[in-house]
Amino acid sequence: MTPILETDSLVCRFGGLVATNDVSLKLNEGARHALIGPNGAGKTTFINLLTGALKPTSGTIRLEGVDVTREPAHKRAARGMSRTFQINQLFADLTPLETVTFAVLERQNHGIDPFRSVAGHRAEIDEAASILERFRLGDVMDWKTSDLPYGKQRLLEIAVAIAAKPKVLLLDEPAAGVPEEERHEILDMVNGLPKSVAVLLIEHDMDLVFSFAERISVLVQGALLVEGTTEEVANDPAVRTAYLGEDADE
Ligand SMILES: Nc1ncnc2c1ncn2[C@@H]1O[C@H](COP(=O)(O)OP(=O)(O)OP(=O)(O)O)[C@@H](O)[C@H]1O
Repeated sequence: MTPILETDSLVCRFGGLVATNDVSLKLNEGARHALIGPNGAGKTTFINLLTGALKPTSGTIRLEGVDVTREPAHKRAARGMSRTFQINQLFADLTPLETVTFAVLERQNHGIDPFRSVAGHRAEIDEAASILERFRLGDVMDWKTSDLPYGKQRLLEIAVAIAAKPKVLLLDEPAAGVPEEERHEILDMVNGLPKSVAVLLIEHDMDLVFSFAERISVLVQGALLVEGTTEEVANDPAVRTAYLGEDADE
């Protein structure tokens, strides 16, 4: 089976620092894969290389077998690579319904202008509303986004990414900064993401990692230390020393 996403010997240097060191990783269709590692291990850099936000020093990235290493971010997004992003100031003034409707329109290649109303796009508004219902945001879909509790803002980020109907979804710490009592909602949503989407999750919360992932890759100082099933990784002595040990000390 061709992996949906694959990197081959990916390297990213920032001056003398090797932030990504020869990383070869495969994601199969519908994968539930977590990327873990200590602070500064290079997890976000790796995601930025995948999306095209950063250019690698060397190595290859293939999406559905196609070499996208030199493609700009928007082309990779159009091919089905999606990531969550922080709600910016512009979206903060919109409602969740408007925001997700824009995401649906963007997927359909409609030019979007956030200063114009989405009214008139009935089918897209209905689709956005049903996505928001699925993410338990139906009752707040007409609120101003900046008035939502932070946990719901983070759920909205995932809903926006899903509106693009991605083949690959990259989640960079989806529950970070969310108060304990709201975290379980995010956890439920991450666990309930459609099986048609391969998910690569970066996460420090081991409860979330182990409840979600089928496979785990452990990154340490830019390089892959271990890759395996949750059980293999949990029992690996090198992982316990390099990562879980550190986690326990925090
Ligand atoms: N644009 C940049 N220029 C220079 N160095 C960078 C840049 N981006 C990241 N780094 C460095 O690369 C290394 C990896 O950083 P990265 O943010 O990818 O790690 P991370 O595993 O995501 O960390 P965390 O878990 O703390 O978010 C760090 O040493 C960081 O300081």
